[in-house]
Amino acid sequence: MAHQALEALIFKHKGVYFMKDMATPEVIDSIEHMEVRESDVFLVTYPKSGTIWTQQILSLILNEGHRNGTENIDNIERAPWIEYNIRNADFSSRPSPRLFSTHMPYYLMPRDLRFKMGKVIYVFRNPKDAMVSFYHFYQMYSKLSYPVDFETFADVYMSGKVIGGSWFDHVRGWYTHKEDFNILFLTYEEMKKDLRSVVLKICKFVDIKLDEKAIDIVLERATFNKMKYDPHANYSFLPKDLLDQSRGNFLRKGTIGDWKNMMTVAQNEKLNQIYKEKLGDLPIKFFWDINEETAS
Ligand SMILES: Nc1ncnc2c1ncn2[C@@H]1O[C@H](COP(=O)(O)OS(=O)(=O)O)[C@@H](OP(=O)(O)O)[C@H]1O
Repeated sequence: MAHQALEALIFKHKGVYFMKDMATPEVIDSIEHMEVRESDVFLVTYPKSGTIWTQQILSLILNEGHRNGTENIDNIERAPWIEYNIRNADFSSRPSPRLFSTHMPYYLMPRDLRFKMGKVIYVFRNPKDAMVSFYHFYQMYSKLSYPVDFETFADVYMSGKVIGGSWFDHVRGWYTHKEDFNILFLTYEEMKKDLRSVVLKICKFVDIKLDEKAIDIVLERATFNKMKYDPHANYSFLPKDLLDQSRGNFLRKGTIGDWKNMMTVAQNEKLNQIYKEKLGDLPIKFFWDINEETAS
C-alpha cells in the first residue's frame, strides 16, 4: 500500500520517472529539439544531490546583482527546470548566459549539447545521503497523502521507482557518456570539503573571472546557514500544495554521513551490493562521512 502511494506520484517515460502533473511526455520529448546557445549552462543532478546549492553558486557567479543583492529574482526563475517549467518561462527570450536545471538522464537532453554546444555541470552525491535526503523531501511533498516510513522508501529508492529514476542508472549514464558533452563533474562532498576550489573550478568552466572579494561573497552567500534563510534560495517560494516546508526544510542538515543515522545494517549491505553490481567498474570515489580524510 505504501509502495503504491509512492508510485502513484510518478510516471515513467523512456525508462525514467517524472513527477506526475508537473511534466508530460510531450514536453519531455520536445526538449531534445531545444535550441542551445554556446553560453548556456545546464545544471544536471540526480534529486537531492546539491541542486539548489549549485543553483545559488551559479546565480552568484553569473550575476553581479545577485552578489550585491540589488535584484529580486528567485533561483527557480534564474535556473528553471527544463522538464518542470512550473512558471512557464519562455526559454527562447531569456538573455544569455541562460541557466537551466534538470534531473534528466543524458539521453533525454537537448541534442545540441551532444555537438558540444553549451555547458553541462553534473553534480552528484553519495547515494546513501541522497536517499536519506530524498526520504525527508517526500515527507514534505504535499501530493503524498500520508507519511511513508523509511523502510518502504529505501526499498522503492533502491529499485529506482522515484522521481529521477535510479540513482545508479543516472550516475552511470552520465559518467559513461561524459565524452559526448562539454561537462564539468562535481560532487556534493567536494563542495562540502572545499567550496572555494569548487567555485574556482566553476568560474573557469563558465569562463567568468571574479576578483577575490567577489569570490568571498559567493562563498559567504552559499553557506548552508545563509541559504536556509535566503528566500530566493531556500525554495520557500514553492506553493504549499506542492511542498509544505512546515513539515520539514529543503535545507535540512546539509552534511555528509547522515545516512548512518537512518540506514540499517541490512539496508546498507543491500545498497553496497547494488552499487558494486551497477557501478563497481567505474573509478568513482566518495566521501561517506564528513570526517573522512580521503574519499573511498
Ligand atoms: N548550502 C548548502 N550546503 C550544504 N548542503 C546544502 C546546501 N544547500 C542545500 N543543501 C542540501 O542539498 C540537499 C537538497 O538537494 P537538492 O537541492 O539537489 O534537492 S532537489 O533535487 O532540488 O529537490 C539537502 O540535503 P539534506 O540536508 O541532506 O536533506 C540540502 O540541505
